[in-house]
Amino acid sequence: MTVKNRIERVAVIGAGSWGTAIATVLSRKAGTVMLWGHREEHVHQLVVDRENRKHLPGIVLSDNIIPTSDIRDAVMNTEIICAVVPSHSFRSVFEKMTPLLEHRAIVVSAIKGVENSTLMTMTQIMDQILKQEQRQNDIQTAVLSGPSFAKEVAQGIPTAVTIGCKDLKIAQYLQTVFVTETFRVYASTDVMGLEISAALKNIIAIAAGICDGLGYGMNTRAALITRGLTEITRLGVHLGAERETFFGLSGLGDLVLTCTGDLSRNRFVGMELGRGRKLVDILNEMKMVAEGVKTTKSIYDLTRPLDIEMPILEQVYAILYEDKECSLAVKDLLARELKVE
Ligand SMILES: NC(=O)C1=CN([C@@H]2O[C@H](COP(=O)(O)OP(=O)(O)OC[C@H]3O[C@@H](n4cnc5c(N)ncnc54)[C@H](OP(=O)(O)O)[C@@H]3O)[C@@H](O)[C@H]2O)C=CC1
Ligand SMILES: O=C(CO)COP(=O)(O)O
Repeated sequence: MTVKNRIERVAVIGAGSWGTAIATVLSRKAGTVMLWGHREEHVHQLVVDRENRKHLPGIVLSDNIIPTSDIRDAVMNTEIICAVVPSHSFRSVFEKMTPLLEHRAIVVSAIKGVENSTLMTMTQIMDQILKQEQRQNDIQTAVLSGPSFAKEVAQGIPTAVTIGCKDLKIAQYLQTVFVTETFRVYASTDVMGLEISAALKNIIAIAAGICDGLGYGMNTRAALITRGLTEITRLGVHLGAERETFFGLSGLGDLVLTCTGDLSRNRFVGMELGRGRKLVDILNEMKMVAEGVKTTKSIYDLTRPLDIEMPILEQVYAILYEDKECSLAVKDLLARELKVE
C-alpha cells in the first residue's frame, strides 16, 4: 500500500476543473483541503451545492474540502499549496500569495502554460517573485504534470503523473503527499522538461484537433504526435531540459492523451477551427481555458530569435494569429523540403 503521509492541511489555489479534481485527490490524504476560488459567488455555490457545477459537474466535494475566496485563509498554516489557475492569471495570484506563505511552504504548480509577456514558465515566475520578496531561500517550488483529465482523476480512474522539484528529496516527499490508490506519482528533478512538455503538448493537440476537424485520419494524427514530440524535445533540450523527460508521462504521455482524448479543450479548439469556425467565436463559447492558444504565441515569440525548427508550431501560430486557412497550413507542412528522420 503506497498511500502514505497523511497531512493536516493543504491548499489548492484555483477552483476550476483541475483544481477541484486535485482537491478531490488530496481530500483522501489531508485532514483539510482549502480550495480557493477568485469569484465569491462561485465559492458560495461550491459551499451550498458541494459540487463544482460549472467546471466539474457530477463530482461531490467531500466534507473536508473547504471552499474559500479569501487567499489568506487558504494558505495560512499550510505547508503545501497547489497552484491551479490559468497561466495568464498566475503571476497576479502568486504576487498576492507570496507575503502570506508560511515559512518553508512548498508551492506546486499544476499549470500548463508559458506567460505571454515574459515567456516565463510558472516556476520561473515564482522564482522571480520570491527573489523580489527575498523569500527564495525559504519557499520551495515544484511542478505536477502528466496525462490527467480532471474528470477522470476525480472519478478515481487510474492515472499516473510526475512531480518535479530541483531537490529530489522534496519531489519524493511530494510523491508521498499526492499519491492515492488510483493516483500514482513519479518523481523527477527536471522541472524545465516537465513545464516545457506540459505547455507545448497543448499546441500539438490544437494541431491534432485541426486535422480531425478537417476530416483527416489516424495516419495524420500519428504523424503529428510523432513529429510534434520531436519538435517539443528539440526546444526543451535547447532550454536545458533532459531528453528522457519528453518520453515520459509529461511528454509522450500527455501528448498522446491530449491529441486523442475527447475531453481535451485544446483538441476541441482545433477541431472547431478545422471545421471552419473562427477562433474568437470558439473561445467566446467556451467555459474553460484552452491554454494552447496563448502558449502558441509565447512559444512562437520565444523561438523566433532562436535557430530552432518548429514547423508545426509555426503553422498553428499562422492559423490562430494570422487567420491562415487550416487546409493550406497542412499542405505547407507536407510540402516542406524532404528530411532525414
Ligand atoms: N482540466 C484538466 O484536465 C487539466 C488542466 N490542467 C491545467 O490546469 C490549469 C487550470 O486549468 P483548469 O482548471 O482546467 O481550467 P478551468 O477553465 O476549468 O478553470 C480555471 C479556473 O481558474 C479561475 N480563474 C480564471 N481567471 C482567474 C484569475 N484571474 N484569478 C484566479 N482564478 C482565475 C476560473 O474561474 P472562473 O471560471 O469562475 O472565472 C476557474 O475557476 C491550466 O493550466 C490547465 O492546462 C492540467 C492538467 C489537467
Ligand atoms: O492537460 C490536460 C490533461 O493532461 C488537459 O488538457 P486540455 O487542457 O486540452 O483539456
